[in-house]
Amino acid sequence: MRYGTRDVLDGVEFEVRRGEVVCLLGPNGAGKTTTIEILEGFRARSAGEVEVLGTDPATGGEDWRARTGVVLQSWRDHARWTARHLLRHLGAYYTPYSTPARPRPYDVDELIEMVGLGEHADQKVRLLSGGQRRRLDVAIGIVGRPELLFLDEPTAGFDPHARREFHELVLRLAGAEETTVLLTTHDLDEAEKLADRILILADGRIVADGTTAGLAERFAGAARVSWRLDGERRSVTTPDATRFLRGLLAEHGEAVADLEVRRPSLEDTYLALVRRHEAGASRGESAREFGAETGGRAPGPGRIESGEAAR
Ligand SMILES: Nc1ncnc2c1ncn2[C@@H]1O[C@H](COP(=O)(O)OP(=O)(O)OP(=O)(O)O)[C@@H](O)[C@H]1O
Repeated sequence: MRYGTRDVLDGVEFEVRRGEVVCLLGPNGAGKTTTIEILEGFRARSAGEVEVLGTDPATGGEDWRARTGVVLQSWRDHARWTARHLLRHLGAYYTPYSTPARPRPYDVDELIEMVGLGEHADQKVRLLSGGQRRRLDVAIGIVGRPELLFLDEPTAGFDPHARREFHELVLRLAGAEETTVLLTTHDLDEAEKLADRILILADGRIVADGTTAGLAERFAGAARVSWRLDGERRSVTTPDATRFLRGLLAEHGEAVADLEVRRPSLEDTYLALVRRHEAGASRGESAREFGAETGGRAPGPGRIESGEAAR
């Protein structure tokens, strides 16, 4: 993807399966929003091939759009409407696209409860707090019961309680509703909680693609084991914690106390990877040399499978 004379995405290839929650991570300016906007059909790409629910987003019609839901980084509109009126109004757009398997739109009362807007549903949108407004954004994104939901930093401004509720909502959408979710976030705990798969974008390239555990094993490596023995705190870093523990307990048995095994978190993995990428970039190496499972360079941002193709 080129803005003017500058390539900001180059060699981005990935696929997303139906019902998967995929999290796109990367430093500021890496190209996450650009990628998502191309997939949403909101931004014309300068090159490459993209397929979303079986259609090229650049040419997707209203029926295609009705199958997707979008939560952008910020909405600043509809200030004089109440949340309930707005959802009812926007929901009506989806009625012609209702199917027995996917009744559209959501019942507005049910939706308001789902996103935790109950008490505020009859307030004017301009009077909502930042977090309440974000809940409304999420409700707008899912009112048409999308098969595929794009979430661009959805929990920015959420308090911890709202964040937890939102995570439960995403897992419910992905589980019971088989909604495919592609989200960007800078909150690595959030990514760890939600994502079936993580994609890490750096300098416009996918530098890692895998599960949290898979990436940790490949990029962050060892686990840290700590314990207390004869009143003294000890710790080691080991690539095989199970084997180490067997040996430790065989040797010291019940004398071992306060045992803890800490696997690398997604934050450890992410930082290790971005550091390696930056070190490599300064030596002029490409992202592929870090072993990202990206399946070779391709000219486009990706493909999101339709229900049919996903089976
Ligand atoms: N409309 C535009 N015109 C020119 N350059 C742009 C435009 N939009 C984004 N860029 C540039 O493209 C690069 C990728 O931006 P993008 O917003 O996709 O990154 P991001 O990963 O979403 O960043 P953040 O985490 O800060 O939201 C940045 O260097 C940005 O300056």
